Amino acid sequence: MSAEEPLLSVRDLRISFDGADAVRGLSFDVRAGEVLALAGESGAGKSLTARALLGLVPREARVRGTVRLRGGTELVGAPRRTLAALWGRRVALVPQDALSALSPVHPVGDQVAAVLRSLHGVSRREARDRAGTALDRVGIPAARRDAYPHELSGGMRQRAVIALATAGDPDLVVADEPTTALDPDLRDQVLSVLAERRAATGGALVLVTHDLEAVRDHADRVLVLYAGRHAETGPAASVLGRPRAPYTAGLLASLPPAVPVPGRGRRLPAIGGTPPAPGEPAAGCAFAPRCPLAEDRCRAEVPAPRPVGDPADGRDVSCHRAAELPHALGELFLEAA
Ligand SMILES: Nc1ncnc2c1ncn2[C@@H]1O[C@H](COP(=O)(O)OP(=O)(O)OP(=O)(O)O)[C@@H](O)[C@H]1O
Repeated sequence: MSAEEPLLSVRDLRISFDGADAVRGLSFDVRAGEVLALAGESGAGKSLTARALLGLVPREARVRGTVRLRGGTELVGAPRRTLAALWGRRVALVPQDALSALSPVHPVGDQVAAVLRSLHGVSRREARDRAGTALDRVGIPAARRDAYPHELSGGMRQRAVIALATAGDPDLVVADEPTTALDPDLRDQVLSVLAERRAATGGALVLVTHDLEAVRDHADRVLVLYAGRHAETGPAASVLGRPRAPYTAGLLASLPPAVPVPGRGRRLPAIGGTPPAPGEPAAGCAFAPRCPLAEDRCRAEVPAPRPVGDPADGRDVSCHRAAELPHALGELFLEAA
């Protein structure tokens, strides 16, 4: 096992329902110690991809390709027993809806203690002490340990779920839109708690989000998905600072400006059209019908991810025209809006 071996490698991942591909051949690595964001519009395949990293795809899904954990464990097609031994220990989920992850009839402290007992086989007393520490670390004070989930605020509940997910020090935490139900102040706090726990355990965090502000503030790298395919990957700051895929540029142009731009009034530029439905046959680039820069080749050939810019930056873009795109890509969408 080399020191550079990724924590998790995904190769040609395809997830389909009734023969319709929702995830259409994704390959990427998750590196130890990083926060990787999966971003893109609703329906892009973010949640399915993220859950495949835990072996948690819907029963009716057909999954092909490989999802391999460092050390060689393959998650695609793994028996439930194998997966159950990994959950909580090597991989863990923080779902969108904290209430669905917590039992309504047990105090949160007891729930964390139960997880610790099952993962580490420690005594009741030790589990209780360690649960206290785990809750403390996510900002739940001792006085609230005996609270039931319904007695906690939304932000506190999501913190309790983070304590549960990270109690076994997993290598990888997948957080699937963990802050959608929270107001903006709490969103930032919860994402900071996740990032702190990641830093403390040295593991990786995969953050599913449609919120590009959250990507900018909390992710090291971002993988932008479109219609179940790779659109762009790279360091979050450079992808969001200078997108190289027209789709990423369009997504960014759809954000309201932080500071009002004179002459643009209240216009909220958006990418025209809608993404293709799963299984909709897409000859060529799936974004071509919505892309102001599309040419014949884009409608005929699926673009493969290719490196752009300084190789040290690790930017990959799936666009036939990546090398010749104008600098201010976002302006194309502002003009079209
Ligand atoms: N159990 C299922 N049966 C059929 N289709 C499904 C199922 N789960 C997901 N899909 C389809 O797969 C596509 C990708 O879904 P996914 O939930 O991964 O999208 P997403 O990018 O996370 O979007 P959102 O932000 O809305 O959650 C969607 O078009 C969805 O309808």
